[in-house]
Amino acid sequence: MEVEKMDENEWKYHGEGNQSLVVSHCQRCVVLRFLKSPPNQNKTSEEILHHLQNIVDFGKHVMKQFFGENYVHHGEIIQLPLDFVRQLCLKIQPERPESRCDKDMDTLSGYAMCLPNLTRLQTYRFVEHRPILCIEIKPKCGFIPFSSHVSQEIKHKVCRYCMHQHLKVANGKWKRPSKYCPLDLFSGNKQRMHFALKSLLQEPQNNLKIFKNGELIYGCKDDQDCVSDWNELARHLKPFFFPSNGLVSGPHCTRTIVKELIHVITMTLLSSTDACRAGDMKTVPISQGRSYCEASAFNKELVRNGKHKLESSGLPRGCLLYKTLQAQMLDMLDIEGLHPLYSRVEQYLEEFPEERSTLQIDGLYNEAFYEKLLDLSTEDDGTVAFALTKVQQYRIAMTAKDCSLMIALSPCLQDECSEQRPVVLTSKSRFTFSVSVLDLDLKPYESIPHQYKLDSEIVNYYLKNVQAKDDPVMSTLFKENEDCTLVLHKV
Ligand SMILES: O=P(O)(O)O[C@@H]1[C@@H](OP(=O)(O)O)[C@H](OP(=O)(O)O)[C@H](O)[C@H](OP(=O)(O)O)[C@H]1OP(=O)(O)O
Ligand SMILES: Nc1ncnc2c1ncn2[C@@H]1O[C@H](COP(=O)(O)OP(=O)(O)OP(=O)(O)O)[C@@H](O)[C@H]1O
Repeated sequence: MEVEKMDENEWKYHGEGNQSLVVSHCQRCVVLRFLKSPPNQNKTSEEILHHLQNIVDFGKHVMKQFFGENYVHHGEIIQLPLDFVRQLCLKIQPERPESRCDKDMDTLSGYAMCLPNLTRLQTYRFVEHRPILCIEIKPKCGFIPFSSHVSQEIKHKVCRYCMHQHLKVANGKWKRPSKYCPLDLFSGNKQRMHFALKSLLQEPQNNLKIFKNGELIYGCKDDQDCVSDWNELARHLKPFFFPSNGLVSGPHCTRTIVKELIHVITMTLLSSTDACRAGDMKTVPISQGRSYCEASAFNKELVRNGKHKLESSGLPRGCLLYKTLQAQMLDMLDIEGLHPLYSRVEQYLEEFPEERSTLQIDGLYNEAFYEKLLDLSTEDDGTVAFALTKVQQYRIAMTAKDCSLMIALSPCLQDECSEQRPVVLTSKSRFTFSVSVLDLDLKPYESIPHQYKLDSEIVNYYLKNVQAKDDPVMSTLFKENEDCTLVLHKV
């Protein structure tokens, strides 16, 4: 990219999260990713550069090992003319959702990350401008904690996502709870996966987005502005799934197209298209812990129908969901077991602050950092080294619990499909596809106390407001606890 000739008119607003803002090039398949920060808390250019360097190094040296070379696009740092960045920021400001405007895009350093545009990534090398469909899923945590440090029994039964939904609705983040449960998606069982994906399509929240030729056609632009019109979605998807237009319109057509879409997503998520170094490293047997969540609507439906055995077919070892889950499961102790170890590291750092860089708390995220993560022992020998390893593994797990999976699909004819490219078939069409993972920025060390607090807020809210209502005994117990006025009688 010729940075001297950058023109803001060639770029447009693409999307943003809590930490970064993304713009895409109008013609080429690249995006620029800028860091964001709260107003008046601007970092120096050196700090931004260091942060971005850490993100790139972490992707390159650590996450590629966990996920595989082809799934991770670590990108590169680019230095842009400040004038271009300022003009770009002004240009895109009206496009930004209000709920994200509590932070500003960094316009002072001139540094950004340059990445392939995964919503337009051509899966078929020889033909350009082929229509392309991209599905982005933020699956969240796909397992129930198995750690003995967990203090509340409910955490062994109901997954964090399902519990958190209630708090989010109560806080006004979302209007309605979603029926999506990550344990269904990560089950490897096609029926459960279909249910999970259908639930995501019904209530996408910030867990599902669909792009057509790089444009968002389905999902939430803003917390309050969610597009979930299946007829409109089907209209967009019809040329992909029924290219010869052989399907009549109407609700039946919509349902058929959505079913085909769900089928394609399931097949691509279960496909194994890449090997990785950590492939042999089995963090935790998936059989450990419960493989279903009691709050899952799918599970409740089964119980209602008198069936009590929920199928979990297991994930194929090479697929992206499996790799994501393995990385998530580096959280072996749960935040409750991790927090005291964090305090141990903190205490050590208070005594020896100069050790912070040797301990690689804020980088360098190199090969040595990765090697230290491979020690999976949970036997605490009381050392700072043990505590630090668990803290770093927990940070990786948190990162994997918050990443997004991108599935890019482009239609191909039978004789066009090359053997090197994976293909997925539907009833009337075929697609070459690629899967990748994004937002692999390592979660900061400093966020651990917040995680600890949030965990107890989520669980306490659920116990008090949801489980207590389902369970009359619990309900009475909570009522008694709430009304515990002590009345003193004269004796
Ligand atoms: O804590 P969670 O599970 O609510 O996850 C946060 C996400 O909320 P979600 O529940 O997915 O809507 C949250 O997503 P939104 O900003 O709500 O879209 C962020 O991804 C946040 O990451 P960071 O701390 O900004 O790096 C995420 O925080 P981390 O916990 O990953 O740090
Ligand atoms: N390489 C890419 N290609 C296409 N789209 C991208 C790319 N990187 C990010 N995006 C889009 O921009 C959005 C925001 O990016 P990202 O998830 O990295 O932000 P974030 O602020 O780090 O997120 P979070 O809120 O989870 O911390 C993504 O949800 C995705 O839709």
